[in-house]
Amino acid sequence: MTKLSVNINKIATLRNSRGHNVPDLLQVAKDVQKFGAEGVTIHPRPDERHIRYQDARDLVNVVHTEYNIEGNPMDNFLKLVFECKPTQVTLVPDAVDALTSNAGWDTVKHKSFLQEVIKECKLKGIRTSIFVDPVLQMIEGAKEVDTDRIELYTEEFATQYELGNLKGIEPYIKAAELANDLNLGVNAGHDLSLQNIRFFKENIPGLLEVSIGHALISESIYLGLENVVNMYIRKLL
Ligand SMILES: CC(=O)[C@@H](O)[C@H](O)COP(=O)(O)O
Ligand SMILES: NCC(=O)COP(=O)(O)O
Repeated sequence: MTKLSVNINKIATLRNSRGHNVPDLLQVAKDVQKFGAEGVTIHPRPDERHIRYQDARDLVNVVHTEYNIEGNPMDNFLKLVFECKPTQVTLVPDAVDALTSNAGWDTVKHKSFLQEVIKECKLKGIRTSIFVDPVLQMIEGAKEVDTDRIELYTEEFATQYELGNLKGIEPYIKAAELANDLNLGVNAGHDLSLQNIRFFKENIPGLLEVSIGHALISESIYLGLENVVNMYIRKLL
C-alpha cells in the first residue's frame, strides 16, 4: 500500500490571490484527510508565495495523519521545521527563485552538508527524506548521508509517460530497487497525476508514499466544474 500525501500549496496560491481566507487552507487539510489521504504535504518557499510560515505552524494542530514539510534546508526553513516537528521533512535543493522544484540533490557533492542537517533533524525525532533524481550514484550517496528515505523526482517520468514513452519508468525502477537493497525508504513526487499514477505505482517496488499537488488540485477543479456550474444555474432559475 502506498500512502497518498496531498500537497496543498496550490490551495494557498489561490487563497493568496485575493488576500482573504478563501479557499480555507486548514479546512482543505482537514477535508483531504477526512476523504482518506494519509498525509498532507506543504512546501513553504522563502517568498511565501503560497504556503506561509504561519500556515505551517497552524497546520500542526490540523494534520493528524503524516505531516510532510518540504524545502531547501536554509536556516529559516530548518527553524520552522524544528518548531513544527512534522512527521517527515523532505529536503529539496531549490534555488530561492525557482518556479518549482527542478532537480534532485547531488548527494556526493553535498555529502557533509546533508549529513549534518539530517543528523540534526533525526535528533529532533523527524523522519528525513531527500529529493533525488533516479541516478544510481545519487541513491548510493543518499545512503551515505544516512537519510531515512529518498523522494524520487518524477517530472521526467511524467513527461515521458505523456509522450507515450513507457521506458521512461526504467531509471526509476532501478533507483527504487537499489534503494530497497540499501534499506532506504522510497517516496516519489512531482507531476504525478490521475493519468500516470497507476503505471508508476505498479512498476516501482516498495513505493511508500507519493506527494501530489498540482495535478490533484487541477483535476479537482475539472471534475467538480460541471457540478458547480449546475448549482449556480439552478440558483439563477
Ligand atoms: C519537491 C517537489 O517536487 C515539488 O513538487 C514541490 O513540493 C511543489 O512545489 P510548488 O508547489 O512550489 O511547485
Ligand atoms: N513532492 C512533490 C509534491 O509535493 C507535489 O508535486 P506536484 O504534484 O505539485 O508536482
